Amino acid sequence: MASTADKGKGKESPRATAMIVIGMAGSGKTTFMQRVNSYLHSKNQPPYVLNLDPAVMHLPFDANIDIRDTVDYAEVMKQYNLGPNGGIMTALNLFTTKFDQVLGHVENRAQSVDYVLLDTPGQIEIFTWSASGSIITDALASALPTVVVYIIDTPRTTAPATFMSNMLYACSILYKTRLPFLLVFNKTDVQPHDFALEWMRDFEAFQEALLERRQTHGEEDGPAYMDSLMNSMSLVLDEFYKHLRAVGVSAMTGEGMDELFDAVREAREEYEKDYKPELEKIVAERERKKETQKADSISRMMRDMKVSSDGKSAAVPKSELDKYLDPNAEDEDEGDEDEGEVIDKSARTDYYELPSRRRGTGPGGAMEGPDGSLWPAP
Ligand SMILES: Nc1nc2c(ncn2[C@@H]2O[C@H](COP(=O)(O)OP(=O)(O)OP(=O)(O)O)[C@@H](O)[C@H]2O)c(=O)[nH]1
Repeated sequence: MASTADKGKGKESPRATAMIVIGMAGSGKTTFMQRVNSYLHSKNQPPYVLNLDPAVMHLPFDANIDIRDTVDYAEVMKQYNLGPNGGIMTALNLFTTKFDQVLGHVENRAQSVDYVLLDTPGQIEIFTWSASGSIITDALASALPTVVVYIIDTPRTTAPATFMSNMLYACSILYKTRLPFLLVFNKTDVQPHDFALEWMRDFEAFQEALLERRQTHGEEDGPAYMDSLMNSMSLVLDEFYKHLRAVGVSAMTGEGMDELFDAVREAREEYEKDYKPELEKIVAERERKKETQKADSISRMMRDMKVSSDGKSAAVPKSELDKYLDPNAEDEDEGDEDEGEVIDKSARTDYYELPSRRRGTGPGGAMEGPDGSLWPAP
């Protein structure tokens, strides 16, 4: 028989890949979602779309599940006397309490679509640093291959200091979610992203750019002492860049979409190779702990049962008890309809009638019932 820890091991992932789209306000997240959606439609691969931004006024694409249909953001702000950010956070928290239903819908579709897209609130930290954001991400990632897609506004990232802040933010999300991560340099129609790729490949190129920027822009990007910090950070981030995939796209023109989906496919492979086994280990560990706890409570129960009302040992052989406690144990009584079931002991009148423990047959005579009274009543 397969042990509980083996359950689910090697289970094939569903066909769909989930893409959680995250990005700073104005990075072009909504335009990107719209572009990806129309690109996939043009490839006859319509995605399953979820909108998790309760405050969005206009969604230029159809969402299969929309947080706004479940939670009224304006009403939440009014009822709880909250500002816009508090309102979004509370709306997301309320929605998270229903996420098992959402996941049910997603799982139902996960074999018939190739992609599940998740649009997140523009106030990025509400999703990335809230408990509900983690719950949603973890739940999704345990149900299907999941990739985090981080959108960057390329024209606004050309200053080394801004680039560094963006990368540090991306790094923090990567380490928080531990999911395959994809950097998407958006708006390449305005600013190609080669400079960013070069800085990621070669930290000396970044340090030179930093020096040059200081000479041309003085203290515009911050005080000079920041440079040595950024120089050191570029060395630290060098390791982080090795774990990243980066692509350039223009959500506006559609340029770079093929490369984007190549990278998503690679990220899915990474999920299968690195993330899924890790996830299975966590699930197995949880199961193992449950087993240990069960074994622990059984042994505690056995210890309790050993002492009868007059304090003497009832001396029930463990093998005798195991027969009744392990639902998988062979049952000599073929007509037992409770086999394999969890027994509600309080509902069974025959539970204490173990052969050697019938009243008067064990060394202790009568024995204790579940409520501490003697059973059967003397
Ligand atoms: N040139 C160019 N502009 C873009 C591109 N993608 C988005 N934009 C523009 O960038 C601005 C912000 O785009 P949105 O899609 O609203 O960005 P967002 O991240 O959803 O912004 P919030 O709704 O504030 O979270 C808009 O004016 C878009 O037209 C692009 O690839 N190229």
